[in-house]
Formats: sequence, structure tokens, C-alpha cells
Amino acid sequence: MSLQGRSRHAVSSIQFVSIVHRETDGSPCHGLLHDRWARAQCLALLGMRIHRLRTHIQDIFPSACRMIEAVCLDRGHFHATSPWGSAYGVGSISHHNRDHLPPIRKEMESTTAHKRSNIWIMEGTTIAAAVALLLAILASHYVLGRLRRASLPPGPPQKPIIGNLLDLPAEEMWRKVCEWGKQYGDIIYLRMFGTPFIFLNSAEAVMDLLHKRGAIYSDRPHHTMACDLCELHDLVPLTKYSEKFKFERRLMNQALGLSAVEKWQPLVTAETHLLLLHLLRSPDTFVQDFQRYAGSLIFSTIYGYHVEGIDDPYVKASEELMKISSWALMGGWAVDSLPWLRCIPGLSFHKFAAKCRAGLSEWVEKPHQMFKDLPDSVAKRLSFCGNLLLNEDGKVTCEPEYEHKVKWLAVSVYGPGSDTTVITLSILFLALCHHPEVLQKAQKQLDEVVGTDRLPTFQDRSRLPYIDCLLKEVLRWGTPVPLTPVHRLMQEDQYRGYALPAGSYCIANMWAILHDENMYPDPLAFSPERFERLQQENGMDADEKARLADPYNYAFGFGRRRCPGLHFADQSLFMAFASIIACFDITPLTGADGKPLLPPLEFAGGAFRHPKPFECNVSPRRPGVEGLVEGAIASAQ
Ligand code: HEM
Repeated sequence: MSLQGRSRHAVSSIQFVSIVHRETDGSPCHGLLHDRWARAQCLALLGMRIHRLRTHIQDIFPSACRMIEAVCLDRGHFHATSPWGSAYGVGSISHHNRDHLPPIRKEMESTTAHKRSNIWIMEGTTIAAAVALLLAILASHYVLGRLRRASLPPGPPQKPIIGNLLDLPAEEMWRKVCEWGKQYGDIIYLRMFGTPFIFLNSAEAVMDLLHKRGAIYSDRPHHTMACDLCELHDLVPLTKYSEKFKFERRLMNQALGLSAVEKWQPLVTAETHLLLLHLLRSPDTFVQDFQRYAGSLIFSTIYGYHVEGIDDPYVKASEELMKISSWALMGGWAVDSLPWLRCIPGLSFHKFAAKCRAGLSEWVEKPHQMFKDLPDSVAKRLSFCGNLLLNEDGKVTCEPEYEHKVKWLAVSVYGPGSDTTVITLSILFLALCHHPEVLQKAQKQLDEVVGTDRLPTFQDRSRLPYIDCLLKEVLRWGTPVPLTPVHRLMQEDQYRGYALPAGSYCIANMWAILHDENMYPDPLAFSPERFERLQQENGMDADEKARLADPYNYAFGFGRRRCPGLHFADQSLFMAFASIIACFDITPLTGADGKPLLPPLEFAGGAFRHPKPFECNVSPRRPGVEGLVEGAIASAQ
């Protein structure tokens, strides 16, 4: 028999004794009023102050207490265990000889009046004890919360409820995160409403977590707006880390891997020659020329479809899908934080989502159908979709489910692939305006290796190391993608003594890594020579140093979410850089005073870091350039 679970009256002095000594069927037993036992039971039932209870019992039943203790001890029924530590014990209760009951009852009856007068004292004590218990629970909650917070990584102070919501700027967020890095270290903890955010500012932390522990750091958050309402859940950057993701990643590696993209070199070369032609014809609108080039490059490699201009309906549709999907992702929709809002009709996001759903056939179905309708050709077969969908006869005969996946993979690469290309080329122009010595050095190497009567090819690459250094420096200094999209942590993790909560939104700050002065001395300076020096270094750890400092390790993201278009970007950017520099001088405009008007080194952006609009001169280096370009285009047709 145990007292646990009995009515709260069990602790008032009267019932305490009577209950203790009666079984539910009325048969007598005796409980132990041994002080240790009493303490333990009272604590269990009420959290009562033990010494006060004991005082009561002794006050009310002095003889009973003595007697019961004596009985117990005489009979040897008491034993103590210590589940709550050594101070307290739980007494066993055993049925006992009825003979012992009368004296107890007599004692009880003789003290009834006294007992009653003490009930209210005990009730008061009960309430006090309950309050004390509640306070103890709250205090322990608070202490545990503080302990938990103490083991979280450090970060800026949080406001109640919204956390750090107001601390993060919409523009150039990476700079703010770098500032925090100086104050708090390379792992920074923030909270936005209930969501924990972890920013990683060093290569070491990013490699240790996102790369080495990729199995738990590769998920993406669920966006109610983008995924459920706009029905964009099949876009690759939104896909949760799952079997579906792994399967799709294998397909992308197959169709965008090094051996696949090498086959596209003639296509990339042809598209680059068209870019040169457009730069010759419309040098003032070079950003638009880059946009046409990037769009056409993606379409010709993904579908085998050649784009004439930026007005192409498929390019326009893809641009619209890109715009709307980034809005759905970044729009800060309340429904993303409060998913139940979707059940309330008439809210403005429903209109946006309906527009998005209505556009899907235009943005996703039509390009796919266009691909299927294209006549059979080498370009079609070599394309991303051709690689994944066409059989030997050039027909699509796969399962509809598989075809659906490839259709969405194809539309998924347009956004990440085209914008990054446009931005990287714009950064090149901005940097060259400020560094004519870099342009001259690159042109000198190109002239020596390629000469002046032909255009660069992929076969020249191994003899153009300075172009590779320039490409690395543009990716480092310009950092086209300064922050990775969120890598959602799937389970709680421990790192450097910190507890990283499950569900944390982890974001790598590539801008911080690529401007880390330990790895890149004088990090704000634009200097391709830093990579030249690393290439030329000898010594034991020279290769390792060059490998660690290679911006390709960082600029394209990390772990299982690393950019699948890396090889494609590397190839197309190399060809564009080499061809443009071989053919053009890129210089600042000249002011009325004859001095150069250097474009400001200003960048903007949320997800991407793009130079603010600027002007510069893009002029052919020598008279024969136009003929060279036109000749190359004609010979490819
Ligand atoms: C300068 C060029 C490029 C840069 C700097 C770049 C950078 C990145 C970065 C940082 C990520 C996020 C990785 C992460 O979450 O850790 C990413 C994702 C992605 N990139 Fe690129 N990228 C470039 C070009 C391309 C190209 C040309 C393509 C396609 C042909 C492409 C397709 C993608 C796709 C589909 C994703 C989403 C991957 C996923 O969520 O699983 N990117 N890229």
C-alpha cells in the first residue's frame, strides 16, 4: 500500500493518521510515521515543509507518534530506501496486527477537537506548498532555459517574440552578419519568431557542418506560400532533403556533370561568339547582352533550343517564373509563419498564388512541349533534357512520373543559372574599369597564346592560367552569391560545445569566407595575382594552401546542396572571359576634364550580389575584331 494517489486530506493531520492506518477495505495496517518516511511522502504529495508537518503530528499525536514508531520498530517492518537521495526514505507499509489499532484510535478520538482546529493550518500550508511548487517549476524552467541559451552559439540580443527580426537588413545582409562575426565569432545565433537561425562565417565551420555532416544539414525549409499555394514544390531549390532530392540530384549530376558539359563546348563557344557580336553592335547595353547570352546558353544546353533575343517567349516565361518563385520564397508572407491563414479566404496572398498557379502551364509545360516538338538534332540529343529523356530513336518514351521530374529539373536551372552568369560578367566589367593593369596583363597572355587572327578555344585553357586566376578573383572579390539559401538542420547537433537546435536555419556567409584575411590577405583589393602567387609557390604545403584558397570551394555553396551547375558555370565563364578580353577594351567613361569617371564600387541585392547599374566603354581592341567574330559565327553554321 502506498499513500501516493490518496486524497489531499491525507496530509492534514487527522486523515493522515487514519488513512495511514487503514486499508481501503477497512482492514488495519500501519504506516510508518517514521520522520524520514513522513518527509518523503509529504514531499511527494504536496511538497510540504516537512519539519512543519512533523511538528504538527507530534503536537497533535504525541503519544501516537511515539507508539507507532515503537510498533514499527518493534516489529521490524520499517525499511528505508532512498529514491530521492540519501536524506529521505520511503517506508514500507505492511498489514499489521489489529491489536495495535485501538490505542491509535483512542488517541485519535481524544484529540479530535484539537485536530479540527488544526485543519485550516494544514490547508493553508497546502496552498502555500502548491504555490511554492509552482514557483519551483517556473524557476527550474527559467534556469533550464538560461542553461539551454548558454549552450547556444552567441549572437545579438533578441527582442521578445520577434527575436532578431528587426536586426537583419534586407539589402547586403552579409555585411551585417560579418560585423556580428567580429563581435561574436564565426558561429552566430539569431532567432526570428520561434525559428533559430545559425550564420556560419568561416570556412572551417561551414566545412565541418554543411559539408562533413551534410546528411543532416541539407534540408530546405517548407515554404507554405511557394510550395503549397503556388505549387512550386518541384523546383529543385525548394526540394526537401529526401529520396526524391537524391534521385533528382543524381539526374542533375548525370546531365550537368563534367563529362556531359564537355560535350557542350561547341555550343558554349557558338553562344559566346554571338555575345561578342552583340557587344560589338550594342556596347552600351552590355547587361542586356549578358542577359540574352545567359538565357540563350541555358536554353540551348537544357533544351537544344536557340534563342534569338531577350524577347523570346520562352525566355520571358522563364524570367517570369524566376521572378514569381523568388517572390514566393522571399516575399515574407505571413502565411509562411502562420500556415493556418491559408484557410481564410480573401487574403491578398491567395490572389498572388492563383496567378502563380495559372502561370504554371506557360512557364513549365510549354517549354517542355517545345522541347518535345523540336526536330531531332545533335543539339537536342546532347541537351540536358535530351540526355535524360530521349531514347535511341530520339523519342520520349519514359514513365510520366520520370518525365514530370525532368520537366521540373529543366525549369529549375534557368533561375540559378542565368542570373549568376549575368552578375559574374557584370562584376568582371566593373573590376576591369578599376584595374586596367589586369586587363592589359590578361590581353598580353591571350595575344601570346591565341594570337590575333583567331578567337580563344577551350583547348587554349591550360596555357591561359591568368584567365583562370582572373575568374577566381572575380568569384572571390565579387561573390555573386554571398549567402547560401537556408540549409535546414534536421536534428539537434553539437559543435564546439554549442547545442545547435533541430530545425535551425543554417546559412553560410560566403562573402565572409571569401574575404577572410587569413586566407586572402588584403581581401578588399582586387588582385588575380594572389592566385598566381599561390600557383607559383613551392614547398611542402603549397598545393594544400592553393587548394584551400580556391574560391570554387566556397562560391558555389556546400555539401549535398552544392551548386549542380558548377562545371557548366566554370566552362561558360572561362569562354566568355577569354573571348571578351581577347576582343575588347573595357574602360571607364571619360569626364569633361579628361579624367576617368570610375564607376562606383557599389553592390546591392538580397539573394545575389550584383553591381549597381554603371556605364563603361566597351570597344573593340583592333579593327579586325568584327570580321573575326562574324567569320567564327559563319563557320559554325
Ligand atoms: C557563377 C555562377 C554560379 C554561382 C556562383 C552559383 C552558386 C550557387 C550557390 C551558392 C548555390 C546554393 C548552394 C547551397 O545551398 O549550398 C547554388 C544552387 C544552385 N545552382 Fe548555382 N551557381 C552558379 C551557376 C549555376 C548554373 C550555371 C546553374 C545551372 C546550369 C546552377 C544551378 C543551380 C541549382 C539548380 C541550384 C539549387 C541546388 C539545390 O538547391 O539543391 N547554378 N548555386
